[in-house]
Amino acid sequence: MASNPSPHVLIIGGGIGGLTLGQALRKQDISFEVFERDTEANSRSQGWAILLHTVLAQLKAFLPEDMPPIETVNHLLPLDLPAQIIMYDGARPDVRVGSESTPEQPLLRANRGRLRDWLATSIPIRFGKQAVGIEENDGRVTVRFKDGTSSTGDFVVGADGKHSSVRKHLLGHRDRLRVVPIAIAAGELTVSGDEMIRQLEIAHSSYAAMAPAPPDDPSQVDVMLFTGLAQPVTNSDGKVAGGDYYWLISVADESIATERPWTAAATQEELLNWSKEMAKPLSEEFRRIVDLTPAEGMRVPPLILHDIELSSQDIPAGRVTLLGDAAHCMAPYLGEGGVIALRDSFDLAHALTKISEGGDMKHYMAAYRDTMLERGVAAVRKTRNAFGKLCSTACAPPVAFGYPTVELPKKKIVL
Ligand SMILES: Cc1cc2nc3c(=O)[nH]c(=O)nc-3n(C[C@H](O)[C@H](O)[C@H](O)COP(=O)(O)OP(=O)(O)OC[C@H]3O[C@@H](n4cnc5c(N)ncnc54)[C@H](O)[C@@H]3O)c2cc1C
Repeated sequence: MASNPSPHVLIIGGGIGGLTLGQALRKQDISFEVFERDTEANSRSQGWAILLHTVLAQLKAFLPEDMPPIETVNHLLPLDLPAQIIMYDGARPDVRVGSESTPEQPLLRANRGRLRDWLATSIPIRFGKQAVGIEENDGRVTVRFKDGTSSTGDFVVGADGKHSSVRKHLLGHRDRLRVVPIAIAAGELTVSGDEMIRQLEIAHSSYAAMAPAPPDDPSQVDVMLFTGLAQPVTNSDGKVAGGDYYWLISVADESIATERPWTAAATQEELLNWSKEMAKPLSEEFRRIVDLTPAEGMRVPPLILHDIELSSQDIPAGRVTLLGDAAHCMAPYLGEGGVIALRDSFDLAHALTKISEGGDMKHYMAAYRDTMLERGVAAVRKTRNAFGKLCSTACAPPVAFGYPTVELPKKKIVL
């Protein structure tokens, strides 16, 4: 194959997918820039924690050898506990089913801020660059930014999340983002001492407690309370004294799919009261995290979930493409969106490497797009049914987060 002149790749969005692509291109010596709309690395919270499963070996293989060990992003550090994700029937705190990290089936729950810093190793992110327009001319692509500047390259990758400006360029006025009809409230709090031990004994990393609506009572709805440790809190001796926790309560609610959902207008007080009311079918062991949360700990406005299904007609096999949430955002109930964004990045880095070695551009960009969409659309469809299904199978889904679930007896924790 004749070698193409090394392409320059413009990556729009410095989130999980965009930065992973950047690292994979850095390893292949392919020129790229990452443009991020945030004004600086810490201009907003990166969220709490994210579970990475079934992708860790590939992550190590695709990323450059000079990266610090990925274990440094582990949200449990400095606690020496394996990642553990548990699902409960909300009325049965005694039955623990889920997954625990083992050498054969590794799970890494990453603190999101640390993960972004890790993925940004040796990548000079261009902050304050919000893409607002794209033009394609003579085999080159120019991205215009809100600050009036522009950049030109050979490829543009929309890794700019669920409200992607690059997707809007590809779809024009036909954007098909869909609101997921589930009402959510989220709370944050720091717990310490015995409460931290109690929470860790329920699950080291995160747990979901489900209360399915009784089939004979149409006034009731499915409820799921998800609780996670963002990171332990240490005292001046470096000893773990507590933890930053977060929780999300999800309730099936068709009214959310309106232009102005009620949760967007609710006060912190109202969201907390609603959460306490919705958590009532759950055992006290699960409800207490909600009861302990102060009104100031409620996130406003709360999350609105979206999903989208694209087809190969939406993304020409050319110089502008998408990855991650920009192409296939979905609700978080199967914990797949981030893992799939990583897989997209590996596949796109492979396609761009082949093109830089002289491979046919249309062939490799079409192959990437088709694989990425097939995987993404399947996950979006599976996730659509996941909330109701998880609630109705309560604590016993046979597979969760990539691995078969098992019963994991409760163990005593000493801090
Ligand atoms: C509550 C919750 C829990 C989740 N838990 C998990 C989990 O456990 N496991 C899992 O695999 N997935 C999980 N996900 C999904 C996961 O967070 C996403 O799928 C993942 O972040 C997608 O990565 P991305 O890089 O495509 O997009 P993002 O992470 O959204 O990054 C997009 C980046 O683009 C930037 N940007 C946006 N617009 C522009 C623009 N116009 N110009 C320049 N930059 C722009 C944004 O600021 C952002 O930095 C969860 C999601 C939620 C909401």
